[in-house]
Amino acid sequence: MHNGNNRKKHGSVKVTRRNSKQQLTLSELQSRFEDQSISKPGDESTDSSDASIPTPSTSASNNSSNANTTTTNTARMSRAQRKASSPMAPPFMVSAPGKVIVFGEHAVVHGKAALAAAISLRSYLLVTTLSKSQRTVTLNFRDIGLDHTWEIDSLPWNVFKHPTKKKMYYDLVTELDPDLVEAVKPHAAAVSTDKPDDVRKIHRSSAAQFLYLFLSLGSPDSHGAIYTLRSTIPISAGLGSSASVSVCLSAALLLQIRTLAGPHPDQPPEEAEVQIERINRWAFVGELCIHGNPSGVDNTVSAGGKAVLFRRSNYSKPPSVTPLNNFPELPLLLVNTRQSRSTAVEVAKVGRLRVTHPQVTEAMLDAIDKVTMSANEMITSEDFEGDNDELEKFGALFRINHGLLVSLGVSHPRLERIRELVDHTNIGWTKLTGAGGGGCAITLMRPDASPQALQELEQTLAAENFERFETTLGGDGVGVLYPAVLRNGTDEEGGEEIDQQKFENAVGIEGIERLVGVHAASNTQERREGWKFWRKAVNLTR
Ligand SMILES: Nc1ncnc2c1ncn2[C@@H]1O[C@H](COP(=O)(O)OP(=O)(O)OP(=O)(O)O)[C@@H](O)[C@H]1O
Ligand SMILES: C[C@@](O)(CCO)CC(=O)[O-]
Repeated sequence: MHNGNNRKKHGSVKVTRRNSKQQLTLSELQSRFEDQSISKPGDESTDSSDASIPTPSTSASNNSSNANTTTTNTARMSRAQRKASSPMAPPFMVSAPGKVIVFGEHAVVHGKAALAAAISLRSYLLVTTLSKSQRTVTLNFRDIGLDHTWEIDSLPWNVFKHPTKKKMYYDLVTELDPDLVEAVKPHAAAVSTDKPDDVRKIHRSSAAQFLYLFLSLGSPDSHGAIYTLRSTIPISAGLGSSASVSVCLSAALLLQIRTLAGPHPDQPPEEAEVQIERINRWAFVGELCIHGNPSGVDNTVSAGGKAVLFRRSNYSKPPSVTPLNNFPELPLLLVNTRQSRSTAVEVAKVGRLRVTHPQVTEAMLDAIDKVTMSANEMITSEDFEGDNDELEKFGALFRINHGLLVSLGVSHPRLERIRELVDHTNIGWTKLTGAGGGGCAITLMRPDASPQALQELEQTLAAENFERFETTLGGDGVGVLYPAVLRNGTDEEGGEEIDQQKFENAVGIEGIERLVGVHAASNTQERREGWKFWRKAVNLTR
């Protein structure tokens, strides 16, 4: 599955403690990062014209991402000359997980509860800031073949920074501004003009999402940068791929304008929570650009990690999010139909059903809410131990929730096929997860399921072109690797800089994970060398 070349040191840059290029030690860089809290009272602008910029690394300036539209403009030059040169920051990386919705998808869009958990599959965004003379931003979404460069000075800053439109980095934005959407449109339409319509449509919405966030959080003085994304989450499969991309973009842009503190290991959890909330708010805006009508559960789980009970009763207010710290380690089988679909389309189907059959639909959404709340009651009970009887009861909730989703019209024959195969072997209880219409199913496995039956099921699934995923539930949310250097050297040597080209070309989950420093540590958890995460307080009571 993986590209053996990624193992080779050949061509990679070794960062030593006194790298001639950076002239800063790793710990100096780290402490500068840790000092980057500018959440000071009275500091109310998303502008950060004095933000420090990363060094243009050799790999970045040579890279394929065609930063070839650089212009020189006198006004810009004089701005650059006026400013004392700020210390250079190196490339850095942010990462955010996908999720599974265990109960409550679709109902959650209509104010009901959902129970969801982060998974170990993640998106990774490498940010390489360019030198002052390179006045371009490049979006390189490698997995979907989108690679486009805009000139920063050609973007509609006048519309986004107009006093009646301008937003602060801490604002709660619950809907897109139609004027801002209009202003972004022609710039998003410029991408992938040579690609087929269906591909262009996806690229345009990714471009619109990026530009909306970049223009909201950046400023005309923002430094040029290349944003390169790779993900181990299957796209449009119900595992929150779009939310994890939104969280990465939001976190990267907020870090670049220096509005986030940490993350660092001894950061007070309350402070970490504020940073997560800030990232999550803008990630929701990114989701609005892709989905139209998201509940916010996906970006909330992706930003904060672990597992939560989520409900958004009033869209103009923040949702209620209850962390489930003792979420049980459920034996889950995660299977992808390989039938991709759009979340926006599936959500719209339920919206239409609500119009044509209001009472029936409301009753089904209420029933899903009751399923979710029953599941929540079970797993938060002091007495829950996950024994056979309890899992039997919990499993029945999977079955009921799936039945209701079928009735809402969001299943798919391929999902029904998985359920049929699992039911036939009697190894557990299955439901679709995420938006449905294809995508993934989760099966809660009976503890006494026969290993032989499971093996046979896996063979049948493979033969019918289903894909099985190994993942663990309840991991960390958004995290940062700053600088983008693997701590794989001795103290003297520092580590190995993550090479842009290798990152772009890494093959498969293994290839990407090896490159960003993920190591298998035990059956359930992996080690992420050098990565730091914002972590909320742990409430030890159930
Ligand atoms: N690896 C990726 N690279 C670039 N863009 C991505 C990537 N993964 C997801 N996206 C964006 O997210 C869109 C898919 O979002 P969609 O909501 O349909 O699926 P999902 O998030 O995987 O499913 P669900 O919302 O049910 O969890 C893609 O069309 C693309 O715009
Ligand atoms: C279908 C849905 O409930 C979950 C998608 O992962 C949509 C949403 O909550 O935004």
